Amino acid sequence: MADDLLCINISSSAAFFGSRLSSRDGRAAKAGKRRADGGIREVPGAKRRRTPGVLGPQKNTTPSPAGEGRQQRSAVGKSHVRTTDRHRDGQRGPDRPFIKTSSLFRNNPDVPDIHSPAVTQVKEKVFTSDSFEALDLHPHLLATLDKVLHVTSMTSVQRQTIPVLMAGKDAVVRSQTGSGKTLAYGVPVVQSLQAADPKIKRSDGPLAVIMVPTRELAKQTFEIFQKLLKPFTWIVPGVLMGGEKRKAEKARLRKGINILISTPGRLVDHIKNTLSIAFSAVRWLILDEADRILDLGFEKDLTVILNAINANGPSRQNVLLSATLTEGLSRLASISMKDPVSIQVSEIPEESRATLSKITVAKAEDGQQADSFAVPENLQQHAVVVPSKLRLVCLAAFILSKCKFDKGQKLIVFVSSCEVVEFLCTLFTTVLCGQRDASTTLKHHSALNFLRLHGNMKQEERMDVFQEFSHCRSGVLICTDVAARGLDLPQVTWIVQYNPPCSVAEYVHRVGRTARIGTRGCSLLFLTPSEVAYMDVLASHSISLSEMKMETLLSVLMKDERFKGRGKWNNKSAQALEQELRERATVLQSDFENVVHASEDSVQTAKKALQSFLRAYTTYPSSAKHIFHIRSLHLGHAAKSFGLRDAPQGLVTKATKRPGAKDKTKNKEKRYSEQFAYFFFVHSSCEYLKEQENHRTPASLT
Ligand SMILES: Nc1ncnc2c1ncn2[C@@H]1O[C@H](COP(=O)(O)OP(=O)(O)OP(=O)(O)O)[C@@H](O)[C@H]1O
Repeated sequence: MADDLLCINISSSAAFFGSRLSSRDGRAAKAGKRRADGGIREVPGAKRRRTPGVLGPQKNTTPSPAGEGRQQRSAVGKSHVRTTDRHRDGQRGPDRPFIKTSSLFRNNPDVPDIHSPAVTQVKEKVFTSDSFEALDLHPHLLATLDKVLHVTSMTSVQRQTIPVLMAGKDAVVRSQTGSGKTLAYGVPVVQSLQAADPKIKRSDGPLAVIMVPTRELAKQTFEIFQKLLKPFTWIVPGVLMGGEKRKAEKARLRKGINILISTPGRLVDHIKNTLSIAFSAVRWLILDEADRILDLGFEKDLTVILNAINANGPSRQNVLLSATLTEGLSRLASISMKDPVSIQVSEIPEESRATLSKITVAKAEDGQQADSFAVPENLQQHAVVVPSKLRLVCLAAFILSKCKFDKGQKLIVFVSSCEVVEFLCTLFTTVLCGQRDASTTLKHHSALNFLRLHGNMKQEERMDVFQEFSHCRSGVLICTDVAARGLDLPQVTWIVQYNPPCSVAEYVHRVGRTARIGTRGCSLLFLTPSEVAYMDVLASHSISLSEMKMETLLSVLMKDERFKGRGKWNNKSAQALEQELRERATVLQSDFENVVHASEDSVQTAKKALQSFLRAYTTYPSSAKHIFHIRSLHLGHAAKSFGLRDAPQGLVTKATKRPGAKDKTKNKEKRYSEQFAYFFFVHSSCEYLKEQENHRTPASLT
């Protein structure tokens, strides 16, 4: 660890996040010269002298193939070394404290080459040449599609779905993200309700119930229905979602809502508490993002809703839609629907089937072939392998390259927890938006605009951010998976997955926030060296990524004079350039560390973010634990990616089983949601509860 330490002398006057930064004298650029180690050259710097006699014997830190954590564990937990260094200006103030931090470029695991298995991606044609006029729609609805929504020709999923639904059938619809599924069900719902005889009255209550998983998606869907219903003013749409005033919603429900769009939790709230909804007239039940709604998390809510609707409703049409409906789930759900039509826009090419069958890791745990998902054809998917310690600077460099040096870019960065969103957003705003002039005061860099979105925010703030990011021309939205599904945010150019998703379905939905409706878009997945096997998992679902090199990401720092190192890079040799690059990365990391360590509060914020990241890391499903296991993380290196100079002591994260240990809950979630899907639409609560009590698998499923 001693060799892993740098000694930095900083001005400790930097205030808590958001305040002025300390002057540059704290940077690692001024740190001591580091010894070359294991073939890794260090940045050039001032000399570092080690106070003799303090160090214990060094352990061997040879990389182990088993994962970065194991090999690096030997490098942490040792006492720090008192070192001295010489400043860039050659002086060290006598009253300035020594700050010790580990080198960014030492003791990292080897970055393996990525061998992404060759797969043929599943393709879907987005547009057709068929016009909406070919359908038997009300002329006012046709005019609205053209003049208000600016759509004339149908997308593939619309051409296949609208006639089926207009014929009164149930449907299970799977088509890629951003292919127009909302209008695929929205148009037939409006067409059928406007034609109802006698004319629909507000007091009829809900005739269509549309369930979506998040508040933002509920709002977005509501706005689309508002537009579609412009000529049909007697049909009233309404939205219910958590965070809004329940009393106001209750009043609107009392007045009457004919097309009811809601998140499951909020609808249950009204069913149980306000008793203001009569479902006796429901003719349509639509589950958008159906695989998510049928998920374990929503199971109880959906049971309550179905029981309420089933109690005394007439026969109705049921529609399930998603970009990632697995065959198993849609088959089981369809058992309980009336002769549903299965609409799947994509076809898996034969060659792809052959490749898939060869990828053994691809097999689902129950031995079934993994489902293939279609991703937009114009989406360029990349992956970058970055050792833990370098993750923060690499993400920052990537954001700078897109938002500062490449104009007009709009990025969404997905992370694993609300705390990490808050932490990164504040840190990046402080460090990356800061620009020093001669008097070292900070100015805001206008091209960089960081926004945050997560489930712990107040509803009003969530909506403001959603609107702001929808309308801005460039900026970075740092968010949790609350923004992963359904959101139609215009002109997003890059999706960055800083923390890998919990499932391949979530991967597909996250990247689906770009390259929508035939436009171009790019995505970047961050992996650590111990996580590269995730590429195989993606390949097993027909998803193939090309590699981006970490050095390519970091190279943008050469353009940013704020991170200038010791300034010898006018020597144009490759070696000098590489050294300068490393020095600049180190300077940037030091800026982060200085801000984090500016006060006890900011250190605590960083620790909380680290802790929540670790906790989230324990929640990967058992089938992915061989790749994402908490034990393969190196705490000290993970801490560095939160700007912490040391691995914090006493972090509590839920202990998990060893990889390979017998998992009794294997496939439990899957079994659960499949069983639940079976009960979808048909069973009353009594039957459902009876089955649950008996813990029986329904006969038709066996
Ligand atoms: N026929 C069409 N022509 C042009 N644009 C369309 C058409 N239909 C829908 N769109 C636009 O395509 C975008 C994506 O539509 P939508 O959000 O319904 O996609 P989706 O398939 O539901 O995506 P996701 O799976 O991510 O929820 C929207 O901006 C919508 O206005």
